[in-house]
Amino acid sequence: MRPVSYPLIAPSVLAADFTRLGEEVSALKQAGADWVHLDVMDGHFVPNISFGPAVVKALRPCSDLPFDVHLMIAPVDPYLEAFAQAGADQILIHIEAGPHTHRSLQRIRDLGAKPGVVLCPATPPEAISEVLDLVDIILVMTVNPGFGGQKFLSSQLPKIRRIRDMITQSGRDIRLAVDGGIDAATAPLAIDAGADVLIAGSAVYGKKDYATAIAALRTHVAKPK
Ligand SMILES: O=C(CO)[C@@H](O)[C@H](O)COP(=O)(O)O
Ligand SMILES: [Fe+2]
Repeated sequence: MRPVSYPLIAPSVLAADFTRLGEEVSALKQAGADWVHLDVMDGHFVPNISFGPAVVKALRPCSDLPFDVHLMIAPVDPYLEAFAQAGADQILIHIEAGPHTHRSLQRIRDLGAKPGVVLCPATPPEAISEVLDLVDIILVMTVNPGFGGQKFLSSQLPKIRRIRDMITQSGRDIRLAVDGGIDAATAPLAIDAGADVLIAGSAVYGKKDYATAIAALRTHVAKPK
């Protein structure tokens, strides 16, 4: 087992070659990835459609890395069990997806997966203050969700710093992940703001060599506060 070293890198398969998705997922562990990020989109909560639990289930045997399932869907409750049974290790739901986030996060943990909460760029950090005790992961979107290959929103950096402080005050071991427009140039900004997990689609799958691409995201060491 590789020792844990931060930041963790979670390539998003949304940017992978969909004609070879199994191979693309299998390649990640050897390339040094820590998680597999699976972007589920319903064409309702976000203006794009990607894949559902059947694809997650089909990919499960392709890697023993944690499957980090990002649900950009609403409502979430009807699908939680299907994604847990498909092999999701972590299920991340948007705080904006509905009024019952608190109950949905409890349900995710009851299903045996790690619960995570996600914030869109327009959502203030305080929106998640009442669920900090229920989550293992907080994901800050640094693009508007729905598509890969977008530009990093540096406006989210103060929010990342604020959420890092909220996590510190909570005393809980919560991963702080960022998602969208993460590459070798923006990764240091996110890390210095307090992120310890980097989700990257085009910065990994858009490159020829995945190991080199992943290593390029890891070079920066967070500046002391
Ligand atoms: O959830 C999303 C998009 O909604 C992300 O996970 C993207 O898939 C990341 O892609 P890049 O911005 O890294 O290309
Ligand atoms: Fe994502």
